[in-house]
Amino acid sequence: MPQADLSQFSAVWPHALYVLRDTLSNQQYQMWIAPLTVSTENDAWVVYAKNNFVFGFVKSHFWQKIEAAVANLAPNAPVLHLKIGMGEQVSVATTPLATAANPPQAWTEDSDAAEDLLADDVAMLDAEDETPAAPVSSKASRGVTTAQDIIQKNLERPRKPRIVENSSEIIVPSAPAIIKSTATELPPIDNPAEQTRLNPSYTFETLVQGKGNRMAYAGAQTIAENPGSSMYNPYFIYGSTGLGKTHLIQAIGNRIYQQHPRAKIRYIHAETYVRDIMKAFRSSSFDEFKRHYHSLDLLLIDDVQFISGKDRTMEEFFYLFNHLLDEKKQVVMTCDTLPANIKNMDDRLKSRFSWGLTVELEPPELEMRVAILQKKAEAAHVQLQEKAAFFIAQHIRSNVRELEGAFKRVAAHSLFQHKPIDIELATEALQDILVEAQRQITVEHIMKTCADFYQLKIADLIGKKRTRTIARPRQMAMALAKDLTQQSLPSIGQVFGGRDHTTVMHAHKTIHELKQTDAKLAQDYDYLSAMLQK
Ligand SMILES: Nc1ncnc2c1ncn2[C@@H]1O[C@H](COP(=O)(O)OP(=O)(O)OP(=O)(O)O)[C@@H](O)[C@H]1O
Repeated sequence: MPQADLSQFSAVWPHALYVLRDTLSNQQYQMWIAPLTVSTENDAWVVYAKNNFVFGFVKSHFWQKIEAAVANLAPNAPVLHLKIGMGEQVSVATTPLATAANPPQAWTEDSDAAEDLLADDVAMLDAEDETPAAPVSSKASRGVTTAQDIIQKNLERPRKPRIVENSSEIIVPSAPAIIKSTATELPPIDNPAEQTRLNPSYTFETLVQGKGNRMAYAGAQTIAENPGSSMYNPYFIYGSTGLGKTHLIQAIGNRIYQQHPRAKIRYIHAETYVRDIMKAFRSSSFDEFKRHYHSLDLLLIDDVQFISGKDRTMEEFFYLFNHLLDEKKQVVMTCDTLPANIKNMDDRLKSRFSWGLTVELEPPELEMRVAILQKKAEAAHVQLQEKAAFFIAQHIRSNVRELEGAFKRVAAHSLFQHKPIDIELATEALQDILVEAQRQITVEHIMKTCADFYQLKIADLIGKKRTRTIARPRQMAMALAKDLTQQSLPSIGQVFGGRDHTTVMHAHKTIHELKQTDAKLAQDYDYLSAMLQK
């Protein structure tokens, strides 16, 4: 194992992360530890949590382990503090490290440690329930499973196999049915794509994580690791079009297939399921159809709202659903809305859909859209400048499918022209989309956003006062109106209290010149511009 100079916190932290990742469950690590940032303040080493909620949770659940990990790696380290704030984001080390002190093996080997932590999580979550400021509490009131629920449900998770010291015995407490039925020595099934109907490229590895899908992603990974566990069954993912629902449920299928190659897995779109039932009836092969579905270990059904209003299909699906759950086989569904809101769906089904874990996929935020573009560029071996990625992500905001479409267009231009993707090339390739996107931003909306930001009234922006505190925000709003809308200078001037077009032109020039020298103003411009294009 490599030796390293561990006198700097930034050198120690990647290895502390390595140890913590080994110790905690993947979900705990991803949710609480990986987002922490670090820095040094005077002589102290500081770990930052991004807000009060994360601070409290990390402090009460993981801090001792973090301190132990750092102390083991760097016995002479200065005092370690946990604070709220933002430091440097450091990636986990790729290899283990040999240090003077031994790594904290006592707890890395203890597979019960994670279970204890989960019990702690629940105690903590009970307390959180009473805290009105808990960030996800609003969803709970809508009957949607929250972050807390996910963690709480972890308690029910079947325990991981544990190797007993000095023995070859492997204890698998309460292994779910899907694992029992597939833990065989038989070779993998032939032609898995044909049998499972899974798209092999829809994996967790190709799915970018962000705020919009963090909960759904964590839930999906948990299920992929512990299929059939009653607390997560069924897993119901809902959200609007193009947000990655299909990708996510197929990622579950692909991961389970990798780990249990003999598992009987079937991905199906609900429309195809309806058609297949009809076909089976017509060709008198319904028994065979039913036998096949009832023998599945994992059913992934996409856009389940499509079965609503189709009485025979709903009835058949009701029996299938009950059977699979009784047998502890995993059912995963996607939908465009919450179970309770599916129109013309059998009430018994609606209530059953909410039995397990229900999570929402939300539209990706700016940073996630940028990360998706960068991932697509990497996969396509296309050079994408960071500024161009931000530029595209700022303009394509609705969903990932459209973002992907925009990227394909830009990538094609880049290939034909043998040029890397910069803002100029992206503007050229996406001309019509950009015009459409800009059309949606109005001068009035810009005024309102700027007035709120600078804590002024719209009347101040329209009025005649020329004091600096009003004149500069007015110029900022005019510059943004010119940059983000298709309005002509005279019509922008008109909205700003009937000003001349030369005033708008001057405001635009002033702001863009000031941006070069005034960092605060440049930051305000970028922030407002991003806010308006969100
Ligand atoms: N987080 C993500 N990272 C990478 N690619 C993503 C992500 N989310 C979605 N995609 C991609 O966007 C495209 C659309 O996603 P998908 O088909 O899964 O959406 P959907 O929510 O099922 O849409 P619909 O409801 O219309 O069926 C896919 O090519 C998918 O791979």
